[in-house]
Amino acid sequence: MKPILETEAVRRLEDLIEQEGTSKAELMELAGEFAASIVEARSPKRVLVVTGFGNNGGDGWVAADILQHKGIHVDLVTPVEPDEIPSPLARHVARRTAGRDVTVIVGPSRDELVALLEKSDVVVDAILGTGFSGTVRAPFPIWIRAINEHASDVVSIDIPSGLNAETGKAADPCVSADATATMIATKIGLYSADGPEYAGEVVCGELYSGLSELIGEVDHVAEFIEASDLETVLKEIPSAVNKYSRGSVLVVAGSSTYPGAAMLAAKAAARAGAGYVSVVAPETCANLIRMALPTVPVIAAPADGRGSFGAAARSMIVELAPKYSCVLAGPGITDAAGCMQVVTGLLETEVPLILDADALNCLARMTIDGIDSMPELYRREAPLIMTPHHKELSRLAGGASVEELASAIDAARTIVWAGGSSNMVVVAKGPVTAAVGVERVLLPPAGPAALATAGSGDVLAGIIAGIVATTREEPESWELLCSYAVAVHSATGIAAAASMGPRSVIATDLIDLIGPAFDMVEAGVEDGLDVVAASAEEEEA
Ligand SMILES: NC(=O)C1=CN([C@@H]2O[C@H](COP(=O)(O)OP(=O)(O)OC[C@H]3O[C@@H](n4cnc5c(N)ncnc54)[C@H](OP(=O)(O)O)[C@@H]3O)[C@@H](O)[C@H]2O)[C@@H](O)CC1
Ligand SMILES: Nc1ncnc2c1ncn2[C@@H]1O[C@H](COP(=O)(O)OP(=O)(O)O)[C@@H](O)[C@H]1O
Ligand SMILES: [K+]
Repeated sequence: MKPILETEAVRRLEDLIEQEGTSKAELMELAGEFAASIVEARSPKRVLVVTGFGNNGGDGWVAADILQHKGIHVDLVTPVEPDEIPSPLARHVARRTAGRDVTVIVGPSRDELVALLEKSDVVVDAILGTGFSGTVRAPFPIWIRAINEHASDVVSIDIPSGLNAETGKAADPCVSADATATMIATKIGLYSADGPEYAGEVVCGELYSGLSELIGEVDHVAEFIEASDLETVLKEIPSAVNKYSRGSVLVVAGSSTYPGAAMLAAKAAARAGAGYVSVVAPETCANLIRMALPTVPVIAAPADGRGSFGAAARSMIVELAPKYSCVLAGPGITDAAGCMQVVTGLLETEVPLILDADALNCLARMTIDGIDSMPELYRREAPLIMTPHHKELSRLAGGASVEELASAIDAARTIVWAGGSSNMVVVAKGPVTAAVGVERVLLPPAGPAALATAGSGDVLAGIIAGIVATTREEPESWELLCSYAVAVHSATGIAAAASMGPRSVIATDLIDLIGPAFDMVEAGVEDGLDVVAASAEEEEA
């Protein structure tokens, strides 16, 4: 796992490194060296380094010097003469570099800058780093716009200039990088909000060899999961199982308005490994679901006048629940009064529970005065997984603003901390999804935007249920188990985009790719596409 830090934690880490004997000046040399290595790997003949006033610029000055030494022609643009740079560390390296072979251009006009940008194979963006906040001040807006319009290949140092390292929100303008060479640890802003769009490929230079010993001493906002972390999460299904003991799921889903959600979730749970999946749905839509899913028994529950669960559904569902390895409730149920009854009833059971979609909206309505107003929720000890998207999460967190990954993590944390149980996970869904538990926050590999399609969340809920059902023993970490499911869902998106085209994916495509997606996760999500391509070739042959 790779830790992701907030700026404050990075600063603290730099202090700790300094206490261990590596000064900030040395760190700047190492940062410049790392940035130079990333640029050199792109084989440029001519490089332009664009620097600002602070230490981010200092990294750029060091990189410029190293690249010039390697025989690459380097031009460097600075807003002021080296002697006038306010940051002492940056001023020192700028004076040194200016005395050597790098061509230094002080405060160029826009046209001069454009001419330099057009001559260069790689542009290094060292204007603003983690010290940036607010709106971009002169002269940098003109510089950044020129870079975005005229540079062919941009490597940003630490963070694209104009991107907020904490929130991932891009200022107007913000450098749009092809790659970001980030220092010491990845910053949350690179994964949140606009971050992924502006940062390009993110590579992290640890700079300090003893980092692994120190990193535990600062708070991690999250940890990025690598393929190897997922290797041992799932056990093989033993041969001596029957369809029930292999793992069973009760899907509490559907309404006359949304019968499809039940179908998607149930089929996904079965494809994700459950041996036996049943659906319990309002009687008004049960037949429809039955016809669509021949392998799934559909139990009809009492309905209200609008085709949602009625008041009498609660006792029936609560009685059924303990017969299954886990229960998934919510897809398409609506937030009618009968559904709220069903959700509170299920919270009182001991069965592992996954609450999705409208089950979460029911919860939000019941916990409007905060999670403490719902004792069933915070007293519950059995496993509880909630899978809200940002809007649902905002409602659950009492209207807190949830717009991007960073605020989603904050909101999800308030919920799991109020609950306090290590069995509780909030899977905060978004372009990057976070599995948030009491102790840690995991970021599984994200899927493509093709996943942003109606019903995609129902498929994820089904995958989680299928995986929970087939995990017979208490998992070592519920966050990691959920992360596995998210990784599989992401892989279905990659595979579906490859076969249907990224614009054309619909949620039903994802379900039939769950099997190959498990293989992709096992093989490492990064090279997963090869696995799918290989199996497609086999089929053709
Ligand atoms: N510390 C270390 O050990 C290491 C640090 N490292 C590197 O240092 C970077 C952090 O450096 P930093 O803290 O100097 O901040 P940085 O991003 O250069 O910006 C500050 C300058 O920008 C200015 N500025 C601010 N807002 C602005 C705005 N809206 N519009 C315009 N200007 C604005 C601000 O001006 P001021 O607000 O002071 O007037 C100040 O002059 C970090 O990202 C990494 O690359 C690595 O070398 C590893 C070791
Ligand atoms: N831009 C995106 N990139 C990658 N994944 C995304 C993106 N937008 C949404 N997703 C994923 O798609 C799924 C959408 O879920 P949700 O909004 O609940 O859909 P629905 O309610 O229609 O089933 C989530 O798993 C989410 O993480
Ligand atoms: K930068």
